[in-house]
Amino acid sequence: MPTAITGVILCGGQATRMGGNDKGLLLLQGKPLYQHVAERLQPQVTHIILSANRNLEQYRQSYPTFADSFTGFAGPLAGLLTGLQNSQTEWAAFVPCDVPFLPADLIERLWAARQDAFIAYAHDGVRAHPTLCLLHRSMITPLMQFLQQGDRKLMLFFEQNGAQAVYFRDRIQAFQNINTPADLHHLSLLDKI
Ligand SMILES: Nc1nc2c(ncn2[C@@H]2O[C@H](COP(=O)(O)OP(=O)(O)OP(=O)(O)O)[C@@H](O)[C@H]2O)c(=O)[nH]1
Repeated sequence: MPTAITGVILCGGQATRMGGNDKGLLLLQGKPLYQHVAERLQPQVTHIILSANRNLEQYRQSYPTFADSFTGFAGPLAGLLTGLQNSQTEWAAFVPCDVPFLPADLIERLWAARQDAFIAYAHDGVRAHPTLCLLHRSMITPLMQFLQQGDRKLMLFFEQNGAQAVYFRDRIQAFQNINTPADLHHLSLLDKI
């Protein structure tokens, strides 16, 4: 592992499937979703920052929070750019605010399996989870160019930049995410995975 990795929680989406409610602030078992994610991430990184586009003051009560530099809800890639631009370390690890049971060994395994790639992302054996990823600071310029061209597809950017998929076939349950009120209800009935 490098000596320092910034952990970035992506909280900046529009959450249309959740009726527009800010997903990171939704309560799961009485605690905001982003706090569940932060607790899982904290032991794996040097420090945590947040990327958000709404309710910035509320998020800032917990962690340094940055609005997207590329405006207009451009999607998760805009969050990756914001995170890298505000990271004080060469490498940053990204996770979405809606995966409360993310693997406790996520970053260690992404790092170990990344080989020479500047991007490594999680794959559960069935689906890719590109918002759970590790990126090197050298991706700032290509990311800006990609967004300026009007491109928004995360996997396209990753494929064009030699991203390494890292498999977590043993931890498929840990990638359950929350997109809808029904997902929130379902996960609220589970104990920690
Ligand atoms: N910083 C930032 N994060 C984003 C943006 N769009 C999505 N995200 C985050 O990326 C992760 C995956 O987002 P999605 O669930 O696909 O999109 P969403 O906008 O949150 O939700 P839907 O509108 O229902 O698709 C979540 O953690 C979002 O908060 C954005 O424009 N900026």
